[in-house]
Amino acid sequence: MFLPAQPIYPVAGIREIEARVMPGAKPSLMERAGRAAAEDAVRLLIDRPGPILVACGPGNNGGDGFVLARHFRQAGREVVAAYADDPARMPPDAAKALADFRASGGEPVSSLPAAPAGGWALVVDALFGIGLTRPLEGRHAEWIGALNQQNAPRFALDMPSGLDTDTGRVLGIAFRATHTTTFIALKPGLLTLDGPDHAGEVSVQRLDVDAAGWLPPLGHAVRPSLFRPQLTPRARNSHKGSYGDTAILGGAPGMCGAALLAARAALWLGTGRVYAGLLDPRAPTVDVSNPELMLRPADELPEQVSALAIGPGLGRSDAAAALLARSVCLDRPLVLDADALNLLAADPALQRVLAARAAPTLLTPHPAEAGRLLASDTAAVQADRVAAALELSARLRAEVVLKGCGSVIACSDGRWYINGTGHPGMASAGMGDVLTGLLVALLAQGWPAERALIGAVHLHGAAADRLSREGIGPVGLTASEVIGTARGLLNGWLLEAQRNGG
Ligand SMILES: NC(=O)C1=CN([C@@H]2O[C@H](COP(=O)(O)OP(=O)(O)OC[C@H]3O[C@@H](n4cnc5c(N)ncnc54)[C@H](OP(=O)(O)O)[C@@H]3O)[C@@H](O)[C@H]2O)[C@@H](O)CC1
Ligand SMILES: [K+]
Repeated sequence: MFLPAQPIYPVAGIREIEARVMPGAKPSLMERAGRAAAEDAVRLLIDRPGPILVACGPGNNGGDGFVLARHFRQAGREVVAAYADDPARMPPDAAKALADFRASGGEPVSSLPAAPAGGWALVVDALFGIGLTRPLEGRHAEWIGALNQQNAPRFALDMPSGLDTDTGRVLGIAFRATHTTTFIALKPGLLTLDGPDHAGEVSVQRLDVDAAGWLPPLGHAVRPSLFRPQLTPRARNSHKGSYGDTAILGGAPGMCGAALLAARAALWLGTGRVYAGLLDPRAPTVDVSNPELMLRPADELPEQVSALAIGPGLGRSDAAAALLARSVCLDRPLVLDADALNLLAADPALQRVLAARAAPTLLTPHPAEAGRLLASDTAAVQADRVAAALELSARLRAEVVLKGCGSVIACSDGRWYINGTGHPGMASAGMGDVLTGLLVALLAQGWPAERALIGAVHLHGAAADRLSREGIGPVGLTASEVIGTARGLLNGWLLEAQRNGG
């Protein structure tokens, strides 16, 4: 159950690893890649008779396609390989793969054929992999447009063509795969921004390459094993003080719900005592559905809490700014969300104070908030989400989650993670407030900052995923509903950890 987190490498890392494979090693990496992809593809071909279409491009990705095509030919399948680039410019391994395909009796066609009467059994994209350097246009773009129209499983080799390997941006147009087999290791572009919509189900074929042994990865795909050390049973001899006090600060007029959602999430995730400090002078003094919460005016909170979160429904008033300035000076783990991030973006002096804090700081921006903090904009952040999160983390000496499809977690020591749980049903009001509450709950219970951030982000998405499997979402999923399911999942992981050795 607690599988190790998978490494992620950008193109430069993959190239470095590739360069360490012994020259002349047999079988070649391309042979291994084409064969491994063919093995994955067999699963997609169960009960699907008919020909396989393999679209091959100008580089080594195309070579992988010819190896796969050859394997299927040799297995007796009808294969149509389409290839219209200049063979004289093919890299040597790919040229050999083409020659071997021909030697097996195959001959590529130079235009993309129309689908046969019964449709293709499988459509394989071997046009471009990690060597894509610019937006696709002309014939390549037309081919991808046509491949995307095919009513068959669509299988990408290494990367869906047109998807930028490092960022997940679509360069012009991109293949929409139902399945992707990627080689050696995961790449960021498969996991964030437009990656998940284009890669479909991703399988990693390591090709007998010990990537992490050769190049220790800075990036990982999130798995519960990353926070497994925190999944320890509670001591029987404990009391509510053992599980921390937390305060959520926010709740400006008209925005109390945001602070209450965060506070409820903190309570339901096991914090000993939860205070909500509300700026609205007419805020309720009790949350009738969660009377365990202690609601106070924002400036009347105990300062000696175990962890603090500021931002849900905070607004940008002078009172909000003063509250933020005070919170930043407290020597406690501190989560900044929503308008706390916007106020911080507008205050360079406060940024300097924040960066000098001794206690951990955790930031939970969405791309627009991250853009403001970096004095750039949403588009610049989305153009390279990993780089933006890392820059923010380094500048403010904070652990950062850049929210969105494939949330990126960046740590101040340069390591980063991409989370794979969650779905578009989470694009709804209050979802971020709940994440803040889950996060501050884990901090209050003593989780170190990095694990708390990874754990909260993963849990948040996993709870939404579970609800959506039960028909609660994606459409109409509410933030409140995520809270109870997150509690159930965390308790499930705790039990699982105990069953697997305490
Ligand atoms: N790394 C490994 O360990 C392994 C790698 N393997 C495989 O090799 C793949 C990488 O191969 P690769 O380097 O040849 O790059 P690839 O993606 O085929 O494309 C390069 C070609 O595309 C061209 N080109 C680029 N952009 C373009 C555009 N927009 N429009 C038009 N053309 C464009 C570019 O031309 P140029 O930029 O020079 O004009 C060049 O000709 C990798 O993804 C994996 O599948 C496996 O075999 C084994 C393990
Ligand atoms: K491809």
